[in-house]
Amino acid sequence: MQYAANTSSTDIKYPDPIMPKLSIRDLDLKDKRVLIRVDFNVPLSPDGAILDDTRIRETLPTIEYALRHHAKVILCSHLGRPKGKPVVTMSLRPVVDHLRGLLDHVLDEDENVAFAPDCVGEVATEIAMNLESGQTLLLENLRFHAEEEKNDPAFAKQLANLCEIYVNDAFGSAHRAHASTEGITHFVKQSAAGLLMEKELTYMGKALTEPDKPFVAIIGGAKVSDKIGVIDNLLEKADAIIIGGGMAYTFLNVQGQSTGKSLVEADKLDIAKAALAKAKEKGVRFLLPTDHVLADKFSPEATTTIFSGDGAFPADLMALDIGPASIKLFADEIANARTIIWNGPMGVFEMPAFAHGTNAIAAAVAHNEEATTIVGGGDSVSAIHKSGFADRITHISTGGGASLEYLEGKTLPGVAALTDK
Ligand SMILES: Nc1ncnc2c1ncn2[C@@H]1O[C@H](COP(=O)(O)OP(=O)(O)O)[C@@H](O)[C@H]1O
Ligand SMILES: O=C(OP(=O)(O)O)[C@H](O)COP(=O)(O)O
Ligand SMILES: [Mg+2]
Repeated sequence: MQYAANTSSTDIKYPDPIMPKLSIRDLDLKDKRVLIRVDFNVPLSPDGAILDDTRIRETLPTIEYALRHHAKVILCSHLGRPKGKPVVTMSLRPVVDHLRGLLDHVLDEDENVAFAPDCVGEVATEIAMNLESGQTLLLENLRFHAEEEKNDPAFAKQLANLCEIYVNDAFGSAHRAHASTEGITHFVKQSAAGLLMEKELTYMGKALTEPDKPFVAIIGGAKVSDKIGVIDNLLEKADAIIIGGGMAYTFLNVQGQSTGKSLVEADKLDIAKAALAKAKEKGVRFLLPTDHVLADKFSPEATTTIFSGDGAFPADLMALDIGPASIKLFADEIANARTIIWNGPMGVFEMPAFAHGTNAIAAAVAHNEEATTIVGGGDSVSAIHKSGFADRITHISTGGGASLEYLEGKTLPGVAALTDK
């Protein structure tokens, strides 16, 4: 196996990491089986095509680093939320060819990336044990086993048995205490951070320790129950919080507005109510959409209407994007900010009929040239690329929920579990 001496991404000089954890750079990888937990949870189209490969590309420096240091590389990841059972549309198999293409400059012409159709068990073990130095194996979706999210020790041990060294490069999943991010570290001798993990933590840490003010957080997307709790903590730091996307309707419900068939987390109404009260008490501007693009179905062919005001939405319609008055309201706040963090699209941007709000907010963030701007999250990153404004964002992060929790000052379990230096 020959590697060119001057290939791109591993030559990137990352700043010294701010954390006292072992780095992949501290380890002797030669001839070792190195299991790298990556976050290849990439957005897929309904026919299985990769819509945005940022999360894969961002992991290349770590993979290439390991290959150049003659490791036997084993990659593992989750994709989507298959709830502990194999789901064909959530297989990582389509990622193999894509990854092979991205690694073209470091692999021999006839060299393939191997794939194990189950992340544990006989087949995975056999392929892993027969890897040669410089070869790469990708394991099937970890979440096809319920034990992964339960952080089951026996499952974590099975994963650990595949390797001699464990590296976590999955910043996007570092807020999860799962078998592949936390449990495994109890069964391996050395657990180290990958280069992407280091880069994300270093960047976020520096940018957000003492953010220039006004500090504006924009929260949207669909993982309402996961992320609504973060707002409580953000209210301690932010000067304004902008809520859009699927996150907005739980709040509008609390304010007494019926929102038809829009996404509402009925068991999170109390949290939303408390956040609204805290914002008022602290004088934090809390912006909710004032108008909406309503649809008769969750479909690109839906019939749409703009709805404004605080009256009840027609009961059979759902809000899938923010409307023009909300865009103006949000853009004015964004224009005054000096630090902006954005996680979660403003609407169902994957469908052109509902992408306008997200694109307009992307434009507003991009045009604030005086602000430090951070956009994070698998889908938000896809959206910012689609909008055409990605190159005007200060930092694009592979983590959504992870960056919000890191920003809150929470210890990320996937980082805490790594070996101290
Ligand atoms: N009003 C809405 N109703 C339903 N889903 C929405 C709405 N607005 C945005 N979404 C969806 O939110 C998803 C992204 O949410 P999330 O995973 O939390 O963001 P990220 O990946 O950036 O962290 C997108 O697939 C988008 O279609
Ligand atoms: O996509 C992810 O997070 P994000 O949607 O907050 O960016 C991560 O892969 C974590 O996935 P999870 O929220 O199903 O644990
Ligand atoms: Mg997402």
